[in-house]
Amino acid sequence: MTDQRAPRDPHAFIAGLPKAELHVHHVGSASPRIVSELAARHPDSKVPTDPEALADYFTFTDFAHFIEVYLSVVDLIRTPEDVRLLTYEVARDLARQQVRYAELTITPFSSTRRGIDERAFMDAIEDARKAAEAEFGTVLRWCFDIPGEAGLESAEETARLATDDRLRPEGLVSFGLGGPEIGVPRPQFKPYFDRAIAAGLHSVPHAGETTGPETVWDALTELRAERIGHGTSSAQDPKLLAHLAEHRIPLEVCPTSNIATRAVRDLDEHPIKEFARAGVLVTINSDDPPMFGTDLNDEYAVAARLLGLDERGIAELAGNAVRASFLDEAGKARLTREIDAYTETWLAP
Ligand SMILES: O=C(O)c1cccc(C(=O)CC[C@H]2O[C@@H](n3cnc4c(=O)[nH]cnc43)[C@H](O)[C@@H]2O)c1
Ligand SMILES: [Zn+2]
Repeated sequence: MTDQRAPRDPHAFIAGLPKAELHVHHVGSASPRIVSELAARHPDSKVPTDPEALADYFTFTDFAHFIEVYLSVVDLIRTPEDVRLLTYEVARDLARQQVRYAELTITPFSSTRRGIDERAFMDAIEDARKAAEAEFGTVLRWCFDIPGEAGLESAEETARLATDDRLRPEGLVSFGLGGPEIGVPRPQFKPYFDRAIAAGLHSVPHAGETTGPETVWDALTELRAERIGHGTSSAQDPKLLAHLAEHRIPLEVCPTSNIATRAVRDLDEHPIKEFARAGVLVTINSDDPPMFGTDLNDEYAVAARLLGLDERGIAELAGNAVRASFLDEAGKARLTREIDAYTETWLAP
């Protein structure tokens, strides 16, 4: 995947490339327009309504500061209609970037504990999912994540919402774990992941974003992770890299996020090259795009630069996301054909 001749400007190719997004947060995808609109509706909030002030507000000193700001935006989502609007608008933004399939990480606990009725919450996301697929052609699926720092109460609530047949939404495919890692050991969440896995959900915890490779090992052995959110510190452990490569455990790499939260000092120090060199299946993702001043297309351009990829290499990255997704086999084949056809047409003389 490395050492190819990079196209001079890959942006135009990337902009039209059909893509899958596997690591993007629901509230973290609220565009400045949506955030401003919600902030204006709820003037008691400290979130600025002016998009320029918002850019300053979305400048983070460290990961803890990022979570503090993130939760102030969560506080703006107060009604099922807010939830529906946000979900639908996120799908519109994804469709504009030619994202055909996205697994959106949602934290239902943060909404239900703030008083949104659980049935109404599920109906709102499902209604938006169906409308987005019909109107934009983008297929959405859900990952429900535990906000780890909120404790085992949040794990219990998330597992209940994800596994109760009367509540569990049709679009739910996976179970995750987010929030800070420091002081939040992964093994304590094993019983909740066991329940989710027994109910047919895939395991996709964040790990190794702000802590060392031992957290990634815990995610693999205790939480039976099938993909790793970030996994940045895996690069510090050659045995772990070999394990990820051998067992085809993909990493959901989000380069700009890692800079914005100060998990990595500089893009040129990002370990994505080590991942690719070790044969790990790398997928490119945007995490919380408006908060980090990026989008999925920009993340592909960053990855192309760091890995020195030409158009075929970039298309291979897009193919990795399809392979690592929880789409069914027919859906994977269809999207892979679309990526290949687009690339061949682009490169045709
Ligand atoms: O909702 C609450 O009341 C609450 C109470 C205590 C702690 C929390 C959280 O820690 C929520 C974290 C929130 O952050 C989301 N997120 C977005 N991007 C990332 C990321 O790059 N790494 C980890 N977490 C991230 C996550 O999905 C949670 O919703 C909440
Ligand atoms: Zn994330």
